[in-house]
Order: sequence, then structure tokens, then C-alpha cells
Amino acid sequence: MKNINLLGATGSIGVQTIDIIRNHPEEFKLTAVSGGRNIDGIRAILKEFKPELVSVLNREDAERLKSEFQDVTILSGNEGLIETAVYHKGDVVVNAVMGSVGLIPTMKAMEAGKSIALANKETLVTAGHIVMAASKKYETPILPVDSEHSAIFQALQGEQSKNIERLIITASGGSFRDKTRSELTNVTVEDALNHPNWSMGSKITIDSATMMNKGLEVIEAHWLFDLPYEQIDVLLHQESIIHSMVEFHDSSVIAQLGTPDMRVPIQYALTYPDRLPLIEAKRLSLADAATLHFKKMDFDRFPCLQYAYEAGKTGGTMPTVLNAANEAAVGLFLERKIPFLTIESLIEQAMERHKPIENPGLETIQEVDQDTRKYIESLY
Ligand SMILES: NC(=O)C1=CN([C@@H]2O[C@H](COP(=O)(O)OP(=O)(O)OC[C@H]3O[C@@H](n4cnc5c(N)ncnc54)[C@H](OP(=O)(O)O)[C@@H]3O)[C@@H](O)[C@H]2O)C=CC1
Ligand SMILES: CC(=O)[C@@H](O)[C@H](O)COP(=O)(O)O
Ligand SMILES: [Mn+2]
Repeated sequence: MKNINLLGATGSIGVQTIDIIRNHPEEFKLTAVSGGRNIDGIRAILKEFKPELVSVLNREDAERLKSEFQDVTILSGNEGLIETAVYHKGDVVVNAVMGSVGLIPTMKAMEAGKSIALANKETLVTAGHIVMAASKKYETPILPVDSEHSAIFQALQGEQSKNIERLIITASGGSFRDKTRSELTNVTVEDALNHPNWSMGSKITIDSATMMNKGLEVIEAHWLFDLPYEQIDVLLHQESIIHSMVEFHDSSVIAQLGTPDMRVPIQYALTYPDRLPLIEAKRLSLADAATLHFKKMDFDRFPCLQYAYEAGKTGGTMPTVLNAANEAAVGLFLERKIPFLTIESLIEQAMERHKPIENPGLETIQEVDQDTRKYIESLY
């Protein structure tokens, strides 16, 4: 039995994690959960799974829940998120919150000796050097949940990293994969949220449409698999059936395939190195899929991917700026304050104005993150 502390339980990854726990009650128990503003979602989890500790974003919501569930510890805010992560009965922390708010809970969970199933890629983008060093220091594994990184992790089982030629991360192209840049001028939030293959939270769906999701994933892969950016490539693959690949020096390529279903990588992170049946999985039939498409990445069409490679290669605090500017700009787009193409120009502007600081500590990263958000928000 594995006890799970789940951060971001009310989101897309959180709900799918709960589905896995529901389907395997003999394997997993939900010990602590956090949510944000979706209090009905938290109520339903409390009733069905009876976790011992719960945290939500706002204090008023926590007070209301306390009067309804008197035998549960109910907390709020960033402190509550950290308490959820380190709750003493949890063995594994599934980090499925959105954004760099996931960084400190991940660090605290590792210090407390928990294994991490990491969906929250922003944690590795903003502070990969610190997170990976902590994983080594506290001997707490970080198991990838992101589908591409799970695919690479699966392809690397039994392999030696010295034999890797390159990683090939696949990209669907997102909601606007068939549009030219000039056709992007007037796209709406609704258009951007309409991902062709995956149903995900709104921020990552916009990241997918700008190709920043792939940029964040390149940086995530750099840290998880300890490879230079020159050995990490991105390939357009519109069907999202090949979730990523590893090419070895002998020219062999190992890929992981499957229908697009995030429960597969979530469950693998929870059962590794074992596997469990996936209830109601849609199995892959390549005969029915018939044709898979591949296309070289076009960095002029998708400049955000270029910015991410530049930020990753520059290192220091530049990936923090990339990530914070992106979070702030996507927030403005979702609030309908800026057009779609302004997301990328704001990121470029934020990176141009920043003088990177080498080997930053957590405090510096948090300062740069806040400063970047303030800068972007001050423009509107
Ligand atoms: N969705 C997917 O298929 C994939 C997601 N990922 C990554 O996983 C992470 C989660 O994505 P996804 O599930 O789509 O996101 P969602 O927006 O669907 O869910 C985010 C979760 O985090 C909570 N949350 C948001 N802001 C805060 C905050 N400030 N403090 C505490 N909790 C907060 C939300 O609470 P509430 O809703 O209650 O307000 C919700 O539970 C992201 O990093 C994403 O990039 C990676 C691969 C695939
Ligand atoms: C499911 C998942 O892991 C997402 O990160 C997915 O990769 C988004 O798809 P694209 O970014 O390739 O459009
Ligand atoms: Mn992904």
C-alpha cells in the first residue's frame, strides 16, 4: 500500500490521479490533498476518500470546510500546500499544481524523504539545479508524470545514459498547428483552449498552442535526464501517439507509444518499476491509426521554443524569467487583456531586460520570479 499526498487534486492531473486511486484501493490510499478554489471538488474528495489533511487556497474556504468536516485537519495558502506535501503519513507526493508555486512544496517533500511523482514541470524549469541536487542529497526519486518524460524514462529502462545519442520529444503542435503566423492575430481564448488531442488545464493548453509547453519540456528533460540541450530535439507529431523517443549511439531508436491518456504516465509513476492494468484504457491499434505524421520543428513559426532553448542554454536565472513571464502572460491572455501573439513578445521582452544571475539559490529564484511577474503585470 502506498500513501499519497496529492497537490492539485482538483485539476486535470489531480482528478486523473484520483481515478487511479479509486480503481486500485488495495494499492493506494489518499492521505493528504490540496486544492485551489474548487471547493466543491474538495468536498467530494473529502466525502469519498476521507484524507486526514486538506488544504485550499483561501482561508475563508478553509474555515467553511472546517465547520463541515470537524475530524479533518484543514489548512490554507502556501503554508497549507507545504503541510500537504510533507504530511507524515504520505510515502509519495504527486505534484499536480499549476505553476512555480509547486517549487517549495517539492523541496520540502524531498527534505522530508518523500518520493515525488512530478507533473508540475515549472518546478524543474525554474530551479532544476536545486531540485535535482536535493533529489540526490535526500535520495528521493523524482518520477516523471509528464507524458514525454515518462516515455523517455520508460525507453531508458535497462539502458545506460552514456549510450544516448539524443532525446526526441514529440509535439502535437497544439490548437493552432495548422495555422500560419498571420492567422494567429485574432485567435480567441476559446480557440486556443481547444487542444486536438489532450484535455488539460487551461494554462498548459495555452502553452501547447504557443509551443512554450515543449520549451518547458526541453528544460525539464535537460534536468531529469542530465543531458545538454544539444542532445534534446523536438519533432512535430500531430497524433500524440508516439509520446517521445530515445536514439542511441548505435542508431537504434526506442519509443513509447499509446493512445493519449495521462492516466498511463501518472499510474506508471506510482507503480514503477511495476505496472498495473489501467481500467477502461483505450488500447492502441496501429492498424486503425493507419498513418502517423512527422514534421521538422519550425522555430520561426514557434518562437517560444527558441526562447526556451536560449533560456536553458543561458542558465542561471534566465529559465526562471522565461517561466514567470510565461505564467504572467498566459494569465493575461486568459483574462482577455492581451492578444495571443503578445504572449510571446512579453516573454521576449522580459528575457531581454534580465541580467542573468549564475547558480541562484532559492531566495534569488523567488525574487526574480516575483520581479518578472510584476514587470509583466505593470505593462497592463
Ligand atoms: N493536464 C495534463 O494533462 C498535464 C499537465 N501537466 C502539468 O501538470 C501541472 C498541472 O496541470 P493541470 O492539471 O492541467 O492544471 P489544472 O489547472 O487543471 O490544475 C491545477 C491544480 O492546481 C491548483 N492550483 C492552481 N493554482 C494554485 C495555487 N496558487 N495554490 C495551490 N493550488 C493551486 C488548482 O486548484 P483549483 O482548480 O481548485 O483552483 C488545481 O487543483 C502543470 O504543471 C502542467 O504543466 C503535465 C503534463 C500533462
Ligand atoms: C499530455 C502532456 O504531457 C502534455 O504536456 C502534452 O504534451 C501537450 O501536448 P503538446 O504540447 O505536444 O501539444
Ligand atoms: Mn507533456
